[in-house]
Amino acid sequence: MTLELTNCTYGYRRWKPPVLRDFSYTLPEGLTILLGPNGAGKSTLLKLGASVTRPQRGRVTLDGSPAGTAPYRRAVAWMPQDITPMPTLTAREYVAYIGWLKGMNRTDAWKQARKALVRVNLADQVDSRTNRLSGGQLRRVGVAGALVHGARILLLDEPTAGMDPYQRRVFRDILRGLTEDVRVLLSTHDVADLAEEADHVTVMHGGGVIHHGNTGTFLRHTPPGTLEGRAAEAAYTELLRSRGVAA
Ligand SMILES: Nc1ncnc2c1ncn2[C@@H]1O[C@H](COP(=O)(O)OP(=O)(O)OP(=O)(O)O)[C@@H](O)[C@H]1O
Repeated sequence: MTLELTNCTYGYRRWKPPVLRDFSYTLPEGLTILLGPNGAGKSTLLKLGASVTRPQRGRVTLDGSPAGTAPYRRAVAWMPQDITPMPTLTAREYVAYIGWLKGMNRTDAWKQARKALVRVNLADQVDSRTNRLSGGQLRRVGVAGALVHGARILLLDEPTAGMDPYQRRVFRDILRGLTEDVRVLLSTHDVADLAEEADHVTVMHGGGVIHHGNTGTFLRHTPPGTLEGRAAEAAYTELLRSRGVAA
């Protein structure tokens, strides 16, 4: 399934220049990590792709069908940067609610919610109220929400922020366990953490894409003499430097 933004322009305030102007992007197969300094426009791209917000100009489509339709919403999952706990809901109720909003019937949503929570290693927290969970646990509930309705496209906004190293490993295993036909676009500031897993890397700055290619091409920006394990970070810093951007 191909998610495409074509000539999209989007601004939050009418009196300010748009964040994305005439922006086009096609999500490749596999896992793509989305990098860029604060304010580059990563979350805005993800929100447009998720059809949470609409471009003022341009088109967002999935295999040519416009964003916002029920099949589109069912096929595309979005995990926002800020997961707000709902004090009255348990983790399972929260995830089932997302499934229901995405068009699942109540029985399926309830069943799949448990399975999704088990996948993110929260089997022991399914009945915990969301306001009692730690920040990292809450983000895993958010990931479960993205997995619950069997989406083919996952748009994840900083899913590993606030996770401890063990949780991040669990998360990486989840990514590895996704079936081949699921495409993932994942924004992160943990450059080192995910680069090895990624098939592609997109780097944004100032509302535009300054690099897009497979992970090998990205890593070619690593300066000689870089310490082992630091290649991705060094490649990212070098790429920004070469484009005149202060990291
Ligand atoms: N709700 C909003 N209202 C007004 N301006 C916004 C809003 N959200 C984002 N912006 C502005 O849009 C621009 C792009 O923001 P965006 O959140 O897409 O960047 P980002 O790359 O995801 O940044 P970060 O890494 O800090 O999450 C920034 O200048 C930001 O201030």
